[in-house]
Amino acid sequence: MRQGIIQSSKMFLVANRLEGKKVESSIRYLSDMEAVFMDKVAFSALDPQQPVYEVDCYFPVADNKSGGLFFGLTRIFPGKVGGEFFMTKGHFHSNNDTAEFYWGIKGKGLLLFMDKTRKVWAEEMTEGSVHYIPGNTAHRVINTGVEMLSFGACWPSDAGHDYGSIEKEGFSARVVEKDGKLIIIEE
Ligand SMILES: O=P(O)(O)OC[C@H]1O[C@](O)(CO)[C@@H](O)[C@@H]1O
Ligand SMILES: [Fe+2]
Repeated sequence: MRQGIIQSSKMFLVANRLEGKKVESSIRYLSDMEAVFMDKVAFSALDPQQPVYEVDCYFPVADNKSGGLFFGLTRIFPGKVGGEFFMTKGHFHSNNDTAEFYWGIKGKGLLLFMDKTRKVWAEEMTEGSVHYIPGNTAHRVINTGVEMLSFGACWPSDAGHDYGSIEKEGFSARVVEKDGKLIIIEE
């Protein structure tokens, strides 16, 4: 696996143990996330090659196989587009009623949930926080801090990712900083 992206010591301890395993690493850049952010003018002033988050996934079984689990480590860079914090794309699971665990490793953020009726709620993500994401619930993580936000994830190998509806309709709430304060704008 790529060592370059693992900088926080706690992430490194976990990532080190992934060495030699079937790990896939990926980076999402601003250019991959144009539809996600609200302020298109602020977006166009930023470097499209700016990384927003990096993911290392450990796939011990084949994708879609039932009964297995996948494991992911994600690091979201600190940053904003206009007032809106860097975040993950967010998704539902294709196999709708499959659940997932997220847990905070380092940094500070918010985990945003949205159910199929577009009702949203959030949990604070901090070092050591544990989050259960029920089935039929979209999930997105937002880095509200000034350092890298690292978190772990574990989900069923047959869950799949459904990015489509979030790409099209977004979440019904956005997390922004205004006058130095964090606010949640519900749409
Ligand atoms: O898939 P997204 O929404 O880009 O978010 C990234 C994180 O979520 C996962 O897809 C797991 O839900 C992992 O790959 C990673 O931890
Ligand atoms: Fe997920």
